[in-house]
Amino acid sequence: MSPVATLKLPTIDFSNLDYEWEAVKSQVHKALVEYGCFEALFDKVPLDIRKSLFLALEELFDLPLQTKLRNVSKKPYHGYVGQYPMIPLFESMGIDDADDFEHVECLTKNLWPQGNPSFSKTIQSFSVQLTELDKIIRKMILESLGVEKYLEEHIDSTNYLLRVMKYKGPQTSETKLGLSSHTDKNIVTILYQNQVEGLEVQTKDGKWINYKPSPQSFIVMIGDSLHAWANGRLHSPFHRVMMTGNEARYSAGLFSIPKGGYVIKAPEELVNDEHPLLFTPFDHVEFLKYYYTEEGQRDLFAMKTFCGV
Ligand SMILES: O=C(O)CCC(=O)C(=O)O
Ligand SMILES: [Fe+2]
Repeated sequence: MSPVATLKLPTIDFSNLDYEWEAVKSQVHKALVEYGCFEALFDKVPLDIRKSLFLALEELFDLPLQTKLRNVSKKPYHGYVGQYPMIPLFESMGIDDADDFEHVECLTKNLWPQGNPSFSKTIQSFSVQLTELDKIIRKMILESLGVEKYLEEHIDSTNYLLRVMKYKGPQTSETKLGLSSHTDKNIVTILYQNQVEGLEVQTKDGKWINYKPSPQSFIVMIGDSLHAWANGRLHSPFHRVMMTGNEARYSAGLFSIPKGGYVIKAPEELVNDEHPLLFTPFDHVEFLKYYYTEEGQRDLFAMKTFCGV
């Protein structure tokens, strides 16, 4: 019997863009059409910031629950999330506009009234560096779809949320659910994590790919909003977190999220007889109102239900 190759996400190296822009762009496009996801080698986030990030996350999640609960947000899933019976290992903190120091400071002061400058600095620097990768990827996507004339509008129509996460080790020999299978609802997600495995990404034909983390790598993933904007040309993959062992998994995700009031509409260049319009134009905030209803939360294809043609 021929050996079955282990499934692996495509790996794309972003360290030489001055010389390799076109080649990297075509790898990005191919990976996003096929998997909606890839592993990015990106060396612009200095190693010391990557290391400080995990120390900052430990310090954050070690705070008493009462303190963490002070991070409330009007937007669902942007504040403290945790203590859910279905996913007891999981907790997360949202930091809106994490690339802006003042915004991060606001949260820091709320959690540590005596101040914690190194926390703010680490979170903000990490986020700023990752917004660069987000912009590079979105530029490559629009160029490869032949719609780069929309780039400025596309970038200006989003904000950045950094969501940081902790998954406790289940402390048993069994594998336990860390985070249920879902597609992201935003534009692009970039994930970074410590050495503890757990992230799984589903292929179009339903197989789960296990991500083996490395300190150099980020995971880039397409969300449903970009899938809709690109009129289905890019895939937005289901993914989940499965936990084993004793060690905690820490991760951070930078999410580019459409601003409220901005209508997401596939450019006319991407709609034709071969590619009929898949989603009617929609406001992301209105979509989230549906997604966060009880019905929406159970709906694996919430975007299709909400505005599918
Ligand atoms: O922790 C991770 O790596 C995945 C988190 C995730 O999928 C999400 O927050 O949407
Ligand atoms: Fe996700």
